Amino acid sequence: MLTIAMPKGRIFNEALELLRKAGYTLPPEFAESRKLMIEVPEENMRFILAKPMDVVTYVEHGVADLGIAGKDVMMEEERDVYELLDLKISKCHLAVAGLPGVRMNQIAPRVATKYPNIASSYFREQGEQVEIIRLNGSIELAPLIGLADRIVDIVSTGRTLKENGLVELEKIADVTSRLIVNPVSYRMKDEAVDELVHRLSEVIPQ
Ligand SMILES: Nc1ncnc2c1ncn2[C@@H]1O[C@H](COP(=O)(O)OP(=O)(O)OP(=O)(O)O)[C@@H](O)[C@H]1O
Ligand SMILES: O=P(O)(O)OC[C@H]1O[C@H](OP(=O)(O)OP(=O)(O)O)[C@H](O)[C@@H]1O
Repeated sequence: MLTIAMPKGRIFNEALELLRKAGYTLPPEFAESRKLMIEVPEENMRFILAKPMDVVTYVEHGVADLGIAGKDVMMEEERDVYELLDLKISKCHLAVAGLPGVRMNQIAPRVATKYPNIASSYFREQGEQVEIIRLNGSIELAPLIGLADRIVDIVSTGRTLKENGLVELEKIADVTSRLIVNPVSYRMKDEAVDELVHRLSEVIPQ
């Protein structure tokens, strides 16, 4: 039996579609259910549904053998898991954004983000010392309300930036979802994991 941790937000439907394309029979009510643990005995699989950052925690602790997580989540925290496949779904990118024509405060520059580690290493590499302000969402508010000079956040369609009068200033990294595995599960359940990897790699979008 393979236990797979899935993020229950945006990635979920695309991941589900990919698994179905790979030939796994997942019940139709899968997407609508409020259940957080779903057994699929016909496929010898069990799914747990969690927040994106928590998916990696479940896999790291071995309570899930595998997981699906955005590269952004993998970059934010170094974790003891292996990345097996780039699933090429949920494409977006991480970027620095701000109000157009507004320079960083020279004395006490502040950057708001949900990704404090990515943001601090990015600005460190740029040779800029900034204060990182950690937020949990609505990051685009921070420059509008004077909390920060810049934000580091996910950009997908660019609509949120545009509708809030912000502009993308620098791209940090491209982001897609990855299949990750617990190192012990990878050793102990190698056949089942290899089969999943093989079947998924046949249907990954180009
Ligand atoms: N527009 C977007 N905004 C945020 N994440 C996106 C976007 N497009 C793709 N992604 C990817 O989706 C992941 C978020 O996954 P998911 O949708 O499961 O969680 P969420 O519920 O939207 O996020 P959270 O719980 O952090 O609010 C990100 O880690 C990123 O890799
Ligand atoms: O470029 P776009 O297509 O507009 O997508 C990017 C926006 O989507 C995400 O926010 P989300 O909807 O997850 O809201 P939250 O950050 O407030 O949780 C992200 O943090 C951006 O705000």
